[in-house]
Amino acid sequence: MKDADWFRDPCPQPSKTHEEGAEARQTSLTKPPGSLGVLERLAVRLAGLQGTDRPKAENVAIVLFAGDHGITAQGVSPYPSDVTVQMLGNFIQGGAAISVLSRELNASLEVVDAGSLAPDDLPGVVTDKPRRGTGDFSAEPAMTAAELAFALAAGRRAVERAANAKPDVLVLGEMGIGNTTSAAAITASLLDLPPVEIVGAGAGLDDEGIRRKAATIADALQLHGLTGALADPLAVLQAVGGLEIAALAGAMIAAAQARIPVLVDGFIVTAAALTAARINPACRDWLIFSHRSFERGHQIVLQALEAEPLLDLRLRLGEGSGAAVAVPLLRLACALHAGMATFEEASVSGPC
Ligand SMILES: O=C(O)c1ccc[n+]([C@@H]2O[C@H](COP(=O)([O-])O)[C@@H](O)[C@H]2O)c1
Ligand SMILES: Cc1cc2nc[nH]c2cc1C
Repeated sequence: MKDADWFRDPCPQPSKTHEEGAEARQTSLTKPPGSLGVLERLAVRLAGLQGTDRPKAENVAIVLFAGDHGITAQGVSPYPSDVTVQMLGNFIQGGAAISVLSRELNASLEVVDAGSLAPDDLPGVVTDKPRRGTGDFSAEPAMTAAELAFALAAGRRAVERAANAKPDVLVLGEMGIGNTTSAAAITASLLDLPPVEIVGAGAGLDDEGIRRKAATIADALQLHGLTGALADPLAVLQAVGGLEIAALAGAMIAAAQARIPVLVDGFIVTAAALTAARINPACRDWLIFSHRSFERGHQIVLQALEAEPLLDLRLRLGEGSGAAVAVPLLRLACALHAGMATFEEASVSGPC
């Protein structure tokens, strides 16, 4: 198959020329240099990513990938898997947090069923899945190599659809009961850390539940031979990943290849980002990390990616909600960059 390795194709670099132009403009604006802190850095980064002197974050596409997880049979989540499919209905009916945020932001919202237990004909949802739910990775691989390839490509297909509207930024989110267990297993394996250092409460496990969750992951990593040596990211995804997590990784690589900046959400999306960056390191440049989630392992994954998130609001919802909440910051950074007067225009003196 000609395109089987599409995710290894190069990702372009951000435009140095536009970054330098934006940097020079920031220095000329009526403020002490650097005084708008991270907002300045954001405008400069977006200028480089969008290849323009006037970066924007007006046209926002939100894509949310859903998947179910066989590992829930081990009691790793306080909620039943049914909630994933029920929430798909809520996204479409407009009652979920991300539905509200997408309306407030005038953003498009596409919900992709990348592997939930739902039937194939859910109205309002794009069904693009190789199977319903993953295998229970405490006993078997989460998915086959062919299913992994399908899920990665489902991420790319979603980016191709989103790209038609030429979005300024792409917000990526997820929904999947059990997916913090999968994300923690991926992270522990790729970073070669004991699962207890990563595992958190997810949707609300108590301390005893968290201990069992960590032990379940530690046993599974042994079973699949994923401890110790530098793990192959595709092998890790196949053994302990999720279909929505694989789709997210594919979407991030495809977005980078298509020069679309991505706003990364919380713990699960960041675990997908770590995987994507291990598969194709150049995609990292295209990822903007929106927030630090309250989920225990998130800071560790962010550190591994050398990422400084924009916000820390103790969010732990998922659905792309943290990334959506960061969009107004991007908009304000761009408005300041475009709209402030220069020292010369405003006849304001520079430093003595
Ligand atoms: O985004 C996060 O950081 C985050 C942290 C904890 C939980 N979640 C959400 O909660 C669900 C997974 O929780 P769990 O306990 O079932 O693994 C899934 O639908 C995620 O979107 C999301
Ligand atoms: C109700 C509910 C909504 C969610 N949205 C994302 N993850 C979630 C988990 C639960 C349990």
